[in-house]
Amino acid sequence: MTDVFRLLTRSTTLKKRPLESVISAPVLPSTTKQANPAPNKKRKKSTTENAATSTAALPREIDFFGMSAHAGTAIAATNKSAHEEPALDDSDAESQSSDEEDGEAQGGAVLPPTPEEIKSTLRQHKLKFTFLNGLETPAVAEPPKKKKKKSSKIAEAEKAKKKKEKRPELLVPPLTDFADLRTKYKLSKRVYANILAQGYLTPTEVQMGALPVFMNRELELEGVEKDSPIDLITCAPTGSGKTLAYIVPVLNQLLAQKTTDKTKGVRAVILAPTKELVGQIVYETKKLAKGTGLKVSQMKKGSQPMSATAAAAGASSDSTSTEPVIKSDILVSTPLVLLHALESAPTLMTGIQHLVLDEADVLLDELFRTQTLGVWRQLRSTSPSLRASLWSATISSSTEQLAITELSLTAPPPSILRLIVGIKDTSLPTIKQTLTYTATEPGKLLALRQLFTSSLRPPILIFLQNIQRAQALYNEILYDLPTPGRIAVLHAELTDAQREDTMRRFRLGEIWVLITTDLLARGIDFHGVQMVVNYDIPTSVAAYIHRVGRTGRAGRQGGEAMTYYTKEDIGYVKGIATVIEKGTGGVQKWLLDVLPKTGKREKQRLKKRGVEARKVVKKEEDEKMDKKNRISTKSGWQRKVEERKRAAVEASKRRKKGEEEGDESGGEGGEE
Ligand SMILES: Nc1ncnc2c1ncn2[C@@H]1O[C@H](COP(=O)(O)OP(=O)(O)OP(=O)(O)O)[C@@H](O)[C@H]1O
Repeated sequence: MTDVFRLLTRSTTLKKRPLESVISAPVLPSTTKQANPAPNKKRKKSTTENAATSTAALPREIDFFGMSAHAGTAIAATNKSAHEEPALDDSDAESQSSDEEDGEAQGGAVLPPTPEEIKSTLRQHKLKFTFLNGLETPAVAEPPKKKKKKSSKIAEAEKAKKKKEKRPELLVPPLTDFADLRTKYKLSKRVYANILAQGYLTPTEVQMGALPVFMNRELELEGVEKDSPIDLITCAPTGSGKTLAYIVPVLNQLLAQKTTDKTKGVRAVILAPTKELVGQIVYETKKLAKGTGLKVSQMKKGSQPMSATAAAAGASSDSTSTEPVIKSDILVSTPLVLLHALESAPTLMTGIQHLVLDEADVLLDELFRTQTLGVWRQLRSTSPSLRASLWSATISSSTEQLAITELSLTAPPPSILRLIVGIKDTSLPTIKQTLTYTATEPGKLLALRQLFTSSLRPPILIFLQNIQRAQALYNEILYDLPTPGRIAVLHAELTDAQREDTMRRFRLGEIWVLITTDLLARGIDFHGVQMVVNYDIPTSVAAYIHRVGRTGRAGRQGGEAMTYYTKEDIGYVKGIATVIEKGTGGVQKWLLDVLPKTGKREKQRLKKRGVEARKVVKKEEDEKMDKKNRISTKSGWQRKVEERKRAAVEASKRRKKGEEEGDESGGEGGEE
């Protein structure tokens, strides 16, 4: 059982067994769903039901971590414990040249795949590349319709032909075997060994598509100008392994450059929206960079990064400043803290070569846009050839447009490729998703308590609209499980140490139910999450996709996502219902028919402010707050009695304090 619990951690060392017996290739989305449809053919709606694998070996009630269901996906099995920081030994850093020799030795004369073969592999794995250059100019308005109508069939055929001419299907040979990274792309031996040490046997689909482009940015492709560097916008499902897809090429390119101790400094920057995600990326990068000599750091408030170029030019941080200087090769940061550092000492971050935007759509969304663009533009001002890449499971067309515009400003202008894995903006088909109408706020509590007593399958993540509600739900259900301490809350108002501790305990399996806000909705990779409960409906379809994507990661089967909604939410549910129907099916047709469409304005308002009935209330407003939307089972009478008691205790404390102060002032010979 210990192993079962330990498997929850991102990385756990189990007893050593032969690698092949422990690890099996991840279940790739293409193995559970149909392959990409041929171009011009309408994508068919999936009819595949959730393959909620039977848990044959363990009785369901004790199979908390669904091990019987995904024993085959023992990806975590060879990893190390989450709290064990990998000991980086820089001493065994190897020279790139010996790596290259090794790569050549391994490589044999293999015939390159034919275009048909490439096409078929791309379709099989649902990979679609599109060339985006030229889209940075605003779209030309549609010409007025001609009076004389062409036959609609001819017009449609012409339209399709034009479209096809404009954006040809790009045939990028996918990487079907990690070994090709060594033989074809000269990946460092050390990094390659580190990939295998994670227990990864086959590249996931996003890795198949992105690695060849990213490892060889001068790839010769039809339609792409020769010698033009390639920048990539990637949209791939949650938990599909995007992190490795961007880290490995960055590591490889940094390793290919010679640096001395004097010129050591930041050469690549990775931006992510939350501290939790930043910490996770640092941890993942350290594992992949182990033994290479490359260093990675998390940008902290009050520290000052220094780039390799600045170090080589002999720049020194302000001698009067006591801020620690970061000279790591890769810096991972949230945008604001880095922007502040850049503004305070712009000369220390010159000549950065790589910028990665993880969760790019949120980084370029209203909340973070100014900060992200601030960092991006500042870095580009000293390094016009800065290569950037954007990654997320959801990318809206407006975000893509903004990204294209920014990418085009690099010199020389890059060829911009978009890679879409699977069907864009859908949730994973391997997650069983349900919508539950609870009518009222107390109905949600009832539903949750019923879930706890009937089909609890920890670890569970519960999402709420804001901190206040997350805390309120925590206070309400704190004692709902027989074993104390199994429920916790995590939000941005807690201290960094509290946040880190809760994350660690959840990963270790000490916490079973974690109540949170959208803080943990993106990027966070808890291996064994079995259930996601949207206690409050997500405020956008993208938020829904990311929240439910905390389960079913790396091809794991058996994940469940439940979304509760009340009568206040009815106007906002259609988008989510459609996503569920597209992904796994199971939403009744009548429901889809009766749910009203959410207008554009409504969507924007919802995204900005959430459901009005659940907005954050100030303490003094609390009493006036609509009682229906409070998370509590206490009656109004109980509440009043408690309130009076609290007021009496506070008044008595105040009185006592007043008396003591009076005594003190009297003792000091005060006049009154
Ligand atoms: N080739 C591989 N084979 C098996 N597992 C893999 C492979 N690559 C990555 N993983 C595992 O897949 C999980 C998800 O990876 P990652 O966090 O990079 O996903 P992601 O695509 O960034 O997800 P999100 O969109 O939610 O941020 C991780 O636990 C990682 O260890």
